[in-house]
Amino acid sequence: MAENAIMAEGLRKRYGGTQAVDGVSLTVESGEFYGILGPNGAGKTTTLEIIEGLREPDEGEARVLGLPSWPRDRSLLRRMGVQLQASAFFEKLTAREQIRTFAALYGIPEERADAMLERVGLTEKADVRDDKLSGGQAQRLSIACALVHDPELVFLDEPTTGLDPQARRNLWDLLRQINAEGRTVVLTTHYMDEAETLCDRVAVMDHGRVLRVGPPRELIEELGADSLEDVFLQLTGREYRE
Ligand SMILES: Nc1ncnc2c1ncn2[C@@H]1O[C@H](COP(=O)(O)OP(=O)(O)OP(=O)(O)O)[C@@H](O)[C@H]1O
Repeated sequence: MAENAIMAEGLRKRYGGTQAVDGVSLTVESGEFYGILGPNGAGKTTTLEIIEGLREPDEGEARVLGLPSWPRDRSLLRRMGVQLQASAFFEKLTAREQIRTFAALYGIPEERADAMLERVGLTEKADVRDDKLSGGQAQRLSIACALVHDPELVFLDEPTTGLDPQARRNLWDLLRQINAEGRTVVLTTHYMDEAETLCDRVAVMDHGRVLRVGPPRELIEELGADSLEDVFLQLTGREYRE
């Protein structure tokens, strides 16, 4: 049986009067492409942040690559990549400077940073400042920054939100390649077609809870639904929002 990349048990997190995460348990196998789906405010980001070791849960425990997420274990930082939103770039740097800065944080040589820029098809844009990149280019740069230290496990929070269909498809190809290289990929998304084509398994969340987990095709069959979008609607009682 495959070893687990992630194991979360009974996670809870409350912000004031909001129970953002309300007893989440899930496992992600090594090498799996795993999706967390849910409407706005379902608790996806908070769940990811707890697993990534960025937030302490009120209750429960998460283990990543066999180690506890909290308190933060520095040895884990090298082994996982977290895609930051484009707004989290260092200010006023070109694409090349941006990725070289991330690489330097991990002691990775500049040549490898440049090679990663090439890998995501941004060599021609290397001298362009990040705020002058298109949405798709900025997303590719943020993924490249998350991959520059060659992590085993990659977290992507809504990587294709706001992109046009062509840019989304290009990014899907990149994400497939990353996974095909043996990396475990965990992503959150609002797009059901994205989850259906990319993910081995998805967890559907709402109100801080996991409602159902399974391969998209099995969930569709189990619920007698037409599509994952229909599964989502049946489970959450609402349309997904983009
Ligand atoms: N730092 C915070 N302080 C207070 N409330 C928060 C904080 N972060 C999240 N929340 C609240 O917790 C709930 C879950 O938020 P979370 O961002 O985890 O959901 P999400 O599923 O990722 O939503 P979205 O798809 O909109 O990003 C929401 O009601 C949100 O308003």
